[in-house]
Amino acid sequence: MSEVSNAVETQNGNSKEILAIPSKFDTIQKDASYQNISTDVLVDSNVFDVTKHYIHSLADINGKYEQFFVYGDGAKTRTVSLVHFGENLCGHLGIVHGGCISTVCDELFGWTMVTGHVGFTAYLNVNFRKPLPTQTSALIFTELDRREGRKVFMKSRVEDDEGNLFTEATAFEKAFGEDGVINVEKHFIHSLRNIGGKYETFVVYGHNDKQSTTSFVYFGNSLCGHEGIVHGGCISTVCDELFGWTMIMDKAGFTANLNVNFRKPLKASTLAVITTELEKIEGRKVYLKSKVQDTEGNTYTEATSLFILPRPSQ
Ligand SMILES: CCCCCCCCCCCC(=O)SCCNC(=O)CCNC(=O)[C@H](O)C(C)(C)COP(=O)(O)OP(=O)(O)OC[C@H]1O[C@@H](n2cnc3c(N)ncnc32)[C@H](O)[C@@H]1OP(=O)(O)O
Repeated sequence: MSEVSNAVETQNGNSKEILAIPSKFDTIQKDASYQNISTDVLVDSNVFDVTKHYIHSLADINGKYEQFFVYGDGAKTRTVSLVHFGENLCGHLGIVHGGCISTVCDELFGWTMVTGHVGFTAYLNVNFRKPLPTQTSALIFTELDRREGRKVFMKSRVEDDEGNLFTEATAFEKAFGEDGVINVEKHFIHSLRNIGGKYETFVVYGHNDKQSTTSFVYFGNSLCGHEGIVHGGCISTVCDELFGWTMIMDKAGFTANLNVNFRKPLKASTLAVITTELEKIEGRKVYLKSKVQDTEGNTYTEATSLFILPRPSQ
């Protein structure tokens, strides 16, 4: 970390805290080929409403996205961002929820697009290489990979200031069950339930076979990316979470890979019916799949996931 002079003030509880800026990010701030686009993109847009946007509407909530700075390069092909994942973004206690990381990746793919074009995420593939501890100021490097017609392929890496790689994503879960490993107050999804306009309904039914779930989720109008459309990261979060619930009925594990296909924009006013199913187990590898539908059976999102069971010695 660099000196405190390269620091920002953040809200933590009722007190303000000074967080040092990672040195790599400091370099980007001074690099003339990058511009700070943290405020412009959404504010200047008539497509987005910051007060209803999934990420931005969480920014003022203590312990959540405490910093969210985005620098875009002049060629509009890459962004470098600083996101401080606060203590209230957990899945497993002290570890940032995979859905939350996916959300940030999806969001920043969007920002990288927005510097050139506006688009919808069709596909998101996230590989969680190492658990990301909360209270990390993460650096997210997003870049345009290639274009094929209307398809824009992008990739990103989530690192810390020392260059440790935590997550890799492209666009297009250790043992628990012990007390204290999940803390509802700090859990990404659960801690969102008391906030008006977020996850207005979140009801999960687990099948007796302990291999499948059916859930009813009403996202409400404050979890949007594009206005009136549920944020892809938010859908990914719910899928990751419900894969976790499916696992927890019988087993424990960490998400290693989350693969989400967004088939149709999901309107915020839709009551989503989300099914998850354990597909197969190969050694420590547990494969799951999920569908997000409406009550009429129209499919909006299909997701698959790989969970890794703890090593037998763990
Ligand atoms: C009421 C309250 C309810 C509450 C319910 C709460 C639910 C919370 C749900 C949230 C779930 C999350 O978001 S969890 C948070 C996000 N995820 C993470 O932070 C995990 C970060 N990653 C890791 O810690 C690690 O990479 C692991 C644990 C995933 C794997 O490490 P490992 O244990 O050392 O295993 P490793 O040998 O690497 O891999 C085992 C096998 O899996 C394969 N493998 C590993 N990663 C991948 C990958 N991304 N894609 C393909 N394959 C992979 C390897 O090739 C190998 O195959 P082979 O050679 O054996 O064939």
